[in-house]
Amino acid sequence: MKILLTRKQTKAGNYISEIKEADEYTIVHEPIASIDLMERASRAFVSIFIRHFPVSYKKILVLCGVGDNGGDGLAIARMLYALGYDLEIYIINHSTKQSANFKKNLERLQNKIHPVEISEIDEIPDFNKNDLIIDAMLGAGLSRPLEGLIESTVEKLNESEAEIVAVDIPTGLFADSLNGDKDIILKADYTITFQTPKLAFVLPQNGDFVGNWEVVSIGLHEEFIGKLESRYFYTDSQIAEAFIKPRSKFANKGHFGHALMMAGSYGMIGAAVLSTRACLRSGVGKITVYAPECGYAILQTAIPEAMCLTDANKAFLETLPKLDNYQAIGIGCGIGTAPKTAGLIEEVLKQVKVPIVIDADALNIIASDKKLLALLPKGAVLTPHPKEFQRLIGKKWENDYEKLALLEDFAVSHQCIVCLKGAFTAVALPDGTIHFNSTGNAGMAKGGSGDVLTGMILALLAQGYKPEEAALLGVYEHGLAGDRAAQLKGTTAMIASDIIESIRF
Ligand SMILES: NC(=O)C1=CN([C@@H]2O[C@H](COP(=O)(O)OP(=O)(O)OC[C@H]3O[C@@H](n4cnc5c(N)ncnc54)[C@H](O)[C@@H]3O)[C@@H](O)[C@H]2O)[C@@H](O)CC1
Ligand SMILES: Nc1ncnc2c1ncn2[C@@H]1O[C@H](COP(=O)(O)OP(=O)(O)O)[C@@H](O)[C@H]1O
Ligand SMILES: [K+]
Repeated sequence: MKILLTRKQTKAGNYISEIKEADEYTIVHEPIASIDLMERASRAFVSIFIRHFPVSYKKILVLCGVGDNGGDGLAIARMLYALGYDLEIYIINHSTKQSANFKKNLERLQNKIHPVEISEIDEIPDFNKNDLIIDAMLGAGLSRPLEGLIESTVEKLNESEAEIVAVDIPTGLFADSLNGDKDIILKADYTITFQTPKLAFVLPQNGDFVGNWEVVSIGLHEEFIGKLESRYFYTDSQIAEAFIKPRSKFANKGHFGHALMMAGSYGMIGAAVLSTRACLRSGVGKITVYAPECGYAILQTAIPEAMCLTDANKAFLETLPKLDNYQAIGIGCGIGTAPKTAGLIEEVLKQVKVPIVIDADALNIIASDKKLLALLPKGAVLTPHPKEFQRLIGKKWENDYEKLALLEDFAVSHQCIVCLKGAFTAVALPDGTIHFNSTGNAGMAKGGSGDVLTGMILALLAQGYKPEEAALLGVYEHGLAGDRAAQLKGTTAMIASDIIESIRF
């Protein structure tokens, strides 16, 4: 799914809103009246809302601005009222200019519900724990930080214990550009957003404002959206599943590649076990794990399906094995950063002729000797967590938008694929596009989860998936396996081995 922007810089240097353009195109070409599109959007919001909040749940306060986000609020209130919800509407008069759709929806209330108008700060009601707030004050039209009446309302809401559901975007949050440090932004518990995820929603710095979020389609013109030149994408099930290649009935193990996993050191053989097992669970034909001598008995016992080759060194990897017989190579999980291991990494980078996935200490070794960066093979898949990525680029970012710019730069200049791990792992491709992952959960924030990802991507590379596909599909299936593991065990109890046992594709 494409991530449409509200503030996109054109080649001429001015800014346009892709969302507004898609709205306008849909209105003209579907065709549909603007007010009917708003009705459709509001109905879509309600269809999701009623699944989460039953009629008798809490008293609802619908807070409306006077633009189209407020118009949505009025339409949503009318629909929920008709379904029997107990609600009140408050109109926050932040401007004297009411939008046409807002006015029309005010008329449509037909005296059934009488909104309370708020024009002064001391008229803002008190909010308490038993209130469920629907935030329809400002949405995609936000053009400056909050001030005055709306700012005070949001401050009061943030101090309250009321539960908050935002319509489209939490009031005060810029959809895809940086807020100031001192900006007041509504802290929503839940956001139901229209048509496209907003870039702000996938950035960790905004987690407190957006809460859990869900996208609901409002039927904007698909063909128009298809033609937009996007830089940001969201990997949903439709995109990921389209990559999966079925296994043919007469297939044999030779069709699915032989992978080499170079992993482990004394005290970290577990990383080799996890990554190798995850590779086996992701469809590879054969795997050889190359580990220091101390790993031999452990690996042969823990993973009878894998072949094991050992380095003469007992504690860490030192000597380059023959790389000829493999269709893909994985390197880095638990290898440590001993100088001799660093020498081995340099040799691998010089000699590798097949797709490669590089993780953990292999990335730390590259980061500590920047001349190795020039040896990165084109199309290599790198899987750093944020600290590892900071080491690679040799600097920290001020905010998540700067982080995205650095990520894009790195992938383009080295022509490689970087999976920057975290919630909504960002996969940057050599063409400069960034693809945010839709699966996964905080139960995966535990040692070993990253090793599982490396094994999964290695398996896909060995099977002949293009590096871009292996990265996008591997990250997606890894998160999905994590979500299944969380259902079985809970996010607190689940561990990396549970993720492996939940891989299913
Ligand atoms: N046909 C459409 O265009 C559709 C629009 N929809 C809704 O329309 C919303 C966007 O509506 P609008 O463009 O009217 O914008 P908003 O309703 O977000 O904002 C209204 C106006 O407030 C003013 N404003 C901006 N920043 C402010 C601030 N900090 N303090 C006070 N006032 C401020 C601006 O003049 C802005 O146009 C979306 O978020 C969505 O909820 C949906 O109904 C889908 C269809
Ligand atoms: N809050 C989260 N939500 C979703 N996925 C997460 C979250 N935290 C971590 N993960 C995932 O778990 C994995 C952790 O990897 P990493 O930090 O390398 O761990 P390790 O090195 O211990 O294996 C990554 O794939 C990351 O995307
Ligand atoms: K809102």
